[in-house]
Amino acid sequence: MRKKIVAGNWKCNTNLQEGIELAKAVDAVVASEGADDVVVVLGTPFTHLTKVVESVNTERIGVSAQNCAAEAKGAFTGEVSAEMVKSTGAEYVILGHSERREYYGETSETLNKKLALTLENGLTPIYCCGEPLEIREAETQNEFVKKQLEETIFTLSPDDFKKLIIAYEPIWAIGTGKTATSEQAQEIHAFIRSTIAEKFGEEIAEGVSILYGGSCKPSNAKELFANKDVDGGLIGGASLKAEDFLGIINGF
Ligand SMILES: O=C(CO)COP(=O)(O)O
Repeated sequence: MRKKIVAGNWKCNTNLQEGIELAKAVDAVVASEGADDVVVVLGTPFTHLTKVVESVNTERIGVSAQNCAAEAKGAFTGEVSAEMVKSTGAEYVILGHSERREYYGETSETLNKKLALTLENGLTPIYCCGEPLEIREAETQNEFVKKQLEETIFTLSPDDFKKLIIAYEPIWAIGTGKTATSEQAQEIHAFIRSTIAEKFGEEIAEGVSILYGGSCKPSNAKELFANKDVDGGLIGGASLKAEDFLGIINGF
């Protein structure tokens, strides 16, 4: 059975105090009402990691960074390494988010360095892929996403690949209120899984959780998660309110 996962990506939101409050609120609602079989992850700013780890029951809730450095250590002012992330008690790193690819020039090459360092440090990458609007309109999203995968996570060994979580996030659905339809999500998730099967075999493809991200909220989570190849969500805006986030966690 594949893991069901709901991960929040707080992006550049909340100061430290607000972040601690939010983490505690999520911890409380998940403890009392959250479905037991759903893995819950909070993707917080770097500055919050240690405190969020302290503020939640880490047996129940995992903590994630939203990025890490492409280098292990050294003279890279302002960078935060995978080892530093690991030392906070966080267990996951979101990598290759479209906002990092688009606004910070993240290439497949830098992403591959980050993937390697994340895995070397025993962290779980939450690897993001997904197409922009013009690609969806041209109906070439499958080719686009396949290329993203081939340039990055398909270069990993099968053993490393098995450790990944994948998040499919169509850029046109992120923060826009425009969600992919349930059919669109299922179609591309099934495509991603079949592409993985071609590369790594059926067993590995069946084992990897593929999350959907992009304007996922309590009102549409159920329909999205009902699909056979949608194993949960990577949630932006709706992860900033504990009740909304809970509604998504309980959307299976
Ligand atoms: O980018 C996302 C999660 O990583 C999705 O963001 P929204 O849920 O705000 O659309």
